[in-house]
Amino acid sequence: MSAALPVARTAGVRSAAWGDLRADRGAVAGLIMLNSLASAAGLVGPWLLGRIVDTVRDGSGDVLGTVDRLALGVLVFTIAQTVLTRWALGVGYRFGERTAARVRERFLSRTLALPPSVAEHVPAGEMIARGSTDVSVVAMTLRLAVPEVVVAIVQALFIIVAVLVLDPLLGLCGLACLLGVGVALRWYLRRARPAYLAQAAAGAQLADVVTSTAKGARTVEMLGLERRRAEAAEAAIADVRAARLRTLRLRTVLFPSFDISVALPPAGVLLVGGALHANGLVSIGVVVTATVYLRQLAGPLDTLTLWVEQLQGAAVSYARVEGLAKVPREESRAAAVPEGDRIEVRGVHYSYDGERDVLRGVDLVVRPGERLAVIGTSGAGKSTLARLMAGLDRPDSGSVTVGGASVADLSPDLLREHVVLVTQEHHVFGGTVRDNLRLVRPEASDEELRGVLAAVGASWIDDVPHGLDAGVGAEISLDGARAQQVALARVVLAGPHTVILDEATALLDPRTARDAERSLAAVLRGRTVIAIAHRLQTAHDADRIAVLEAGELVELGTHDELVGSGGHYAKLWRAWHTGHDGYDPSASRV
Ligand SMILES: Nc1ncnc2c1ncn2[C@@H]1O[C@H](COP(=O)(O)OP(=O)(O)OP(=O)(O)O)[C@@H](O)[C@H]1O
Repeated sequence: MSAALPVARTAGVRSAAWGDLRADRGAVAGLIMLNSLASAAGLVGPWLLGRIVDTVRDGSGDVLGTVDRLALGVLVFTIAQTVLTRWALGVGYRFGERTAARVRERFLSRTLALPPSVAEHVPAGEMIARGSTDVSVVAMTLRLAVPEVVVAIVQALFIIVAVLVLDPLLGLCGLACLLGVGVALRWYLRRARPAYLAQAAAGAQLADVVTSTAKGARTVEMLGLERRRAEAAEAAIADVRAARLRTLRLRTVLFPSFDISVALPPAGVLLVGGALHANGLVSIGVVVTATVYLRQLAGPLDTLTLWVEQLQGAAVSYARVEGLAKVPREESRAAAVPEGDRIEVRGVHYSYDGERDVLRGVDLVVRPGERLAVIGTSGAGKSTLARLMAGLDRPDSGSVTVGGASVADLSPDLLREHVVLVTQEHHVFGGTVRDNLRLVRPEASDEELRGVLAAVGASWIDDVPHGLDAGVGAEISLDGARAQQVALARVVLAGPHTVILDEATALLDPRTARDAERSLAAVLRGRTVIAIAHRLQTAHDADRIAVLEAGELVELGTHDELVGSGGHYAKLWRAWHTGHDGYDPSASRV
């Protein structure tokens, strides 16, 4: 089942943003202080201008000298405002860069900590979209928008307070004319969050369709699915287009309303100020100052309009990035501690899509030290059962325990000591051979590492120039067989009492498979082995055989017992002997 990742709610976004601000409080304080100084300096110019107008109008005393001094003051404070604003922006940009890095690191560590059961069911496009588009949008906003928006907000606040202090009546008149801005913004903000969320989800869906088509290109080609995949991509593109048009429509209403609204306050103040001056209630200088202040307000308000769209998109991206915090972490699974080696599967039901059970009431006890083969037709649920027994997924109902503790509740370290699933996927990570082995036991000595490599027949390590220090990729290539040996050496190093094999050697060519099986035999010695058997010989050689059919355990016993009982297994066995079964007859030992 593919499950969408959670998105943080508004409260979660607010608290994460608060955390980011607190983490860099020095810069935040500096940002606010410098902006306040810049804004205060910006207010002095218009006030001096008003004084110039009043001085000229009075016409008494040294008019020219006073106007020169006042004009010099305008120049000095304008320069001071420019310098302080630039300085504040610099502090803001650095704050933005640091915070963006913090958001990126947080996203990465949360992604790495996703439980396998979640990570494997998340659509690839969703992870790609969050890790690339969303993180970039947040980083870009923090870097560019946040500093400018902070500057704009502080400037706007200073201007509003200054107009009110200058003349409360004119100030109130100016603010009343600003109501239009508030109405336009409110209209926009109410609709923006769902619209931008839908836009981000449509983008992720498109990325998912494209990625899965590219990943499964061979299958698409083999089954002639090109047209269907192209149609799916076109449908996803149409959804993206519709979602983008919706947000574009919102902007086409917001921007003109905003432009008209910011032009109203200076006009209103000029009209009302003119009437008040005519009645001798305010000086002409005060009217000029108030008008210039409100005209200045257009600057910060323009900046806010320009960025409000970016901020909306970024808030949604931030909510998607922070949504990862809502996925339960691996650490929360650390409660259970097994007492013993016995694996018990009791009344297990499991469904991928929440509708169809692919395992239906499976009961099975694996005795310590035994070799159990699980067989069944394709789709019977063998791999699903293997994943549940390895603790990678949790049953919907029933239980899977090792030594009495729920396997899915073991911490990753504890789980590795008890049960390990070996499949045909052998991940090799960047770094050295040593790094790759120590993933399961960081404190393992070089002697131990050489010992486990020798145990799986990886003698090539002695011929590699830097041995355990060889860099994977750069100095040594770990191809299929070597990658598998490294993976198996990791299993030996982890030292689990139970190994579950699911197609561990199925995709290797016959010669490599023979070597791999020799390595595997060394790994399995002395352990409980549960093998998803794709070859009947594997089942024959096991201590017991479990037969799954359509998600149910229909038979359990030794080879002889099952052949004697004349059931499913007996039919398969006879069919194989006459050469008509669906199993691959090439032998593999469990
Ligand atoms: N990730 C998944 N999402 C949805 N359905 C799945 C997923 N993995 C398996 N299934 C379905 O669950 C059922 C059991 O699959 P499972 O892989 O466990 O069977 P299997 O017996 O191992 O088959 P095979 O031998 O072909 O690997 C099948 O119908 C399969 O299509």
